[in-house]
Amino acid sequence: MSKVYVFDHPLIQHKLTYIRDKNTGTKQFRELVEEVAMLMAYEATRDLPLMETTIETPVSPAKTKILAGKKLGVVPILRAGLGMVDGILNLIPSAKVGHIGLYRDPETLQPVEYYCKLPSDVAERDLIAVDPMLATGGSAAAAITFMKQRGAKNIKLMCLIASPEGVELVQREHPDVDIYVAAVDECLNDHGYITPGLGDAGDRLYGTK
Ligand SMILES: O=P(O)(O)OC[C@H]1O[C@H](OP(=O)(O)OP(=O)(O)O)[C@H](O)[C@@H]1O
Ligand SMILES: O=c1cc[nH]c(=O)[nH]1
Ligand SMILES: [Mg+2]
Repeated sequence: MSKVYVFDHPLIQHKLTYIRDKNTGTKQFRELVEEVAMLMAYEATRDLPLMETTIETPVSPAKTKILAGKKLGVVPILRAGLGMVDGILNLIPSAKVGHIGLYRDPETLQPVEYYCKLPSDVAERDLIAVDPMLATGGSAAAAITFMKQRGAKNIKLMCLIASPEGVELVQREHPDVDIYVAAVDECLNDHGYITPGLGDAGDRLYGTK
């Protein structure tokens, strides 16, 4: 069974409050999503391997550590996942970026695929799939399946807000994928929206409603 990490860092929780607030406008919403994604990436990369190196400080030689060079990738689920990418790349500029286009059919709530482009060496990379919202879990589960079908082996899922149902579905379909979130909310409403949630993440990021 995969693990679920809920990041309770005060900066993440503080910023998430303003992300949720309906009075937060598009510009600030976008900035905050990017900032929280960066803070979450900091926490989610704790297990990156290090290796020893020796450098010269101005004073003396120093045995110290650098990243062991694991290849990384970030895979946003379009559209809303795009809002998290730049924050993560601020911390990990060498990561490659793949894209998976999915939208949730508003009637059936089923994910519909329209695009998939991943790095050619996807099998060698540790990948973080990103989407602000894990609601029914259908979109994230389908995106992870696409990634695996194209050779991905090591995948984490990072979302701002999850529902209990979404966590359960991803854990059931992908027990090898750990889930990183800033909050697990109470439930889904009749339209499949996370409650209390933050509304429609894509519309709030891009001002389309
Ligand atoms: O867990 P689920 O029930 O599948 O719902 C979550 C999905 O819904 C939203 O995307 P949406 O379909 O609104 O597409 P958009 O990002 O283009 O707005 C969200 O960004 C997730 O991808
Ligand atoms: O609460 C939700 C559910 C799906 N998609 C969103 O953007 N928000
Ligand atoms: Mg949307």
